[in-house]
Amino acid sequence: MSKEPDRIFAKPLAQVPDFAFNEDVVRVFPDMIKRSVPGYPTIVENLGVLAAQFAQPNSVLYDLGSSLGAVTQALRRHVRTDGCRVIAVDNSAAMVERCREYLNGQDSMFQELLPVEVIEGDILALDFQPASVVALNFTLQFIAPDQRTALLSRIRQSLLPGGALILSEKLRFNDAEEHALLTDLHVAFKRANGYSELEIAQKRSAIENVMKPDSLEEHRERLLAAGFSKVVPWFQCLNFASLIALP
Ligand SMILES: Nc1ncnc2c1ncn2[C@@H]1O[C@H](C[S@+](CC[C@H]([NH3+])C(=O)[O-])CC(=O)[O-])[C@@H](O)[C@H]1O
Ligand SMILES: O=C(O)C(=O)Cc1ccccc1
Repeated sequence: MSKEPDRIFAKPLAQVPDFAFNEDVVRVFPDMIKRSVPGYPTIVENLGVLAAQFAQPNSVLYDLGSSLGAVTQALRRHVRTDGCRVIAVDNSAAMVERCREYLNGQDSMFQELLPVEVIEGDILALDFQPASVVALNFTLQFIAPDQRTALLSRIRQSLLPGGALILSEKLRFNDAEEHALLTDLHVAFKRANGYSELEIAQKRSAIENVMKPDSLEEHRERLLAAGFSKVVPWFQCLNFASLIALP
């Protein structure tokens, strides 16, 4: 993985453009996500462990909004179920190109990995195949809020018995005090990871129009409305959480 440090918001910008998953972001993405998302390495590694429990023979494991394929690589490290294959999907051409290179690297280092296909496309337009594991690792928050239920319903329809959706998201909190506290602690996390006040402020304004977090209660209600039977949070670090949703 690229070791290039994230300095995207280090210099003062006259106008901060909306955040986009372009070439510049792709180059620094592994550093950016590790220093910005508390618990990210733990979530990714354990997503593989969880997936191994839900994988069903001869089914698809989806990594939706795969970025550089960190989740896909974890799925391939942990899942050994017969006849499974991974489909990774992202609509950023720059992400997909680099993701394919990293997966070729994984293939050259390990044998007997699950086959993988990387699709450049919109997950809202995807024709889902019967799936046992669907990972949405910090992707739903970038989907327009009014499209979220329909996407989750289509995922629910494609899930096989015994399978699961694993959904990781930044959270907002209905209680104003809880929201303020966890937001401040997230800022402290970023500061401790070497981001300046300017970087933190400019990144906040870059993502505010493109990334719309929901509360845990909203996630639970929407997942139940989409036809899931059970929602089980398995991880939270500050204002970032991951849920298991069962069909
Ligand atoms: N409609 C869409 N269709 C396809 N992809 C999309 C869409 N909208 C956004 N994306 C893609 O979703 C990804 C979100 S990042 C996921 C991290 C990864 N899962 C990881 O575990 O490393 C989260 C973050 O950066 O906070 C980006 O690569 C977008 O191009
Ligand atoms: O940086 C943040 O404040 C975030 O909420 C997480 C994030 C991580 C990577 C890209 C966009 C948002």
